[in-house]
Amino acid sequence: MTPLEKAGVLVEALPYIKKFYGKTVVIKYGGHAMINDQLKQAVVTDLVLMKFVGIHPVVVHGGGPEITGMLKRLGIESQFVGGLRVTDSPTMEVVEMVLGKLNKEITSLINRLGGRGVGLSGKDANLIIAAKKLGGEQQDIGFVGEVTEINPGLVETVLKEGYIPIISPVGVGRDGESYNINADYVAGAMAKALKADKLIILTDVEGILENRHDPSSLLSTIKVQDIPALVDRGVLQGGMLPKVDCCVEAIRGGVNSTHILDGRVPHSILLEVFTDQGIGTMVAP
Ligand SMILES: Nc1ncnc2c1ncn2[C@@H]1O[C@H](COP(=O)(O)OP(=O)(O)O)[C@@H](O)[C@H]1O
Ligand SMILES: CC(=O)N[C@@H](CCC(=O)OP(=O)(O)O)C(=O)O
Repeated sequence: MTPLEKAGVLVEALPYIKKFYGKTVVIKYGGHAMINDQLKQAVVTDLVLMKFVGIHPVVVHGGGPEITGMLKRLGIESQFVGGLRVTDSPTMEVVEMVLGKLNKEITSLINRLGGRGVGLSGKDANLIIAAKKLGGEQQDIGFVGEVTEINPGLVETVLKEGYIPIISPVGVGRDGESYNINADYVAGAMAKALKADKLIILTDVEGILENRHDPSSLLSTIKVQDIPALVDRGVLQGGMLPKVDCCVEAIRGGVNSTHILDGRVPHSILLEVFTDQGIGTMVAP
């Protein structure tokens, strides 16, 4: 690329920088999108770049595959009910340990790349208040939580001071217990509470596919009112359901745009925020 072409790329980004300057963007970084160090570096570079051009990224991370891996090493088989991990007391201990480690890994990587990352859990300053969630048929699935309240003050302060907050999906109950919450739900609730402009969910598929086995069947936009039919037709299943739910919650809470993107594509966040390329699926009001 010639120097002039390079300048052209920067100029092309200007309308987007102006549009999002000073705005908050919540990014859900899922376990399946954290597949290798090179990709992690690309994601984190995007976050640092956003911050330096005046946009406020907030990261909510998952870690499902890593939790499953550690439980396996400890001889504990994972069980899921409706996509949620059945979480007894020893499992909760492992969940907090693994998420804590991942949280600090992402934080350190941001700091190494010149950003100022601050790792938080939902327990810090009562950021995420949770209540016990029951399984689909009202069964007891242990310390699985649902978000009942977000106290965003700490995150807002940290953002204003120029830091990038990285949040792990562990909530605290009114009973003082720790609760394991699906990270998608935390991202949706956080986007709403922070009045974010955009919610981006990074995952390990191209976006929402009409046929899960055919990457060319990507739906580039789906409307909230079309979702029940997509669920009835069996298009939306498993891990995609909480993502779509969380986009809907965010939209109803005033978030302007929500996107499900392929975290395996390097710099997918930059492509979404700073270009006109319609990558992934936009869930639209
Ligand atoms: N219509 C669909 N299009 C794409 N993926 C789908 C669809 N329905 C269900 N899925 C599943 O959802 C998965 C993403 O959810 P999940 O595994 O929980 O990801 P993450 O760890 O990133 O949160 C995909 O890998 C795919 O198996
Ligand atoms: C209750 C529940 O299932 N919690 C999730 C929390 C981590 C998560 O959501 O990670 P991903 O985004 O990578 O799937 C779990 O234990 O796996």
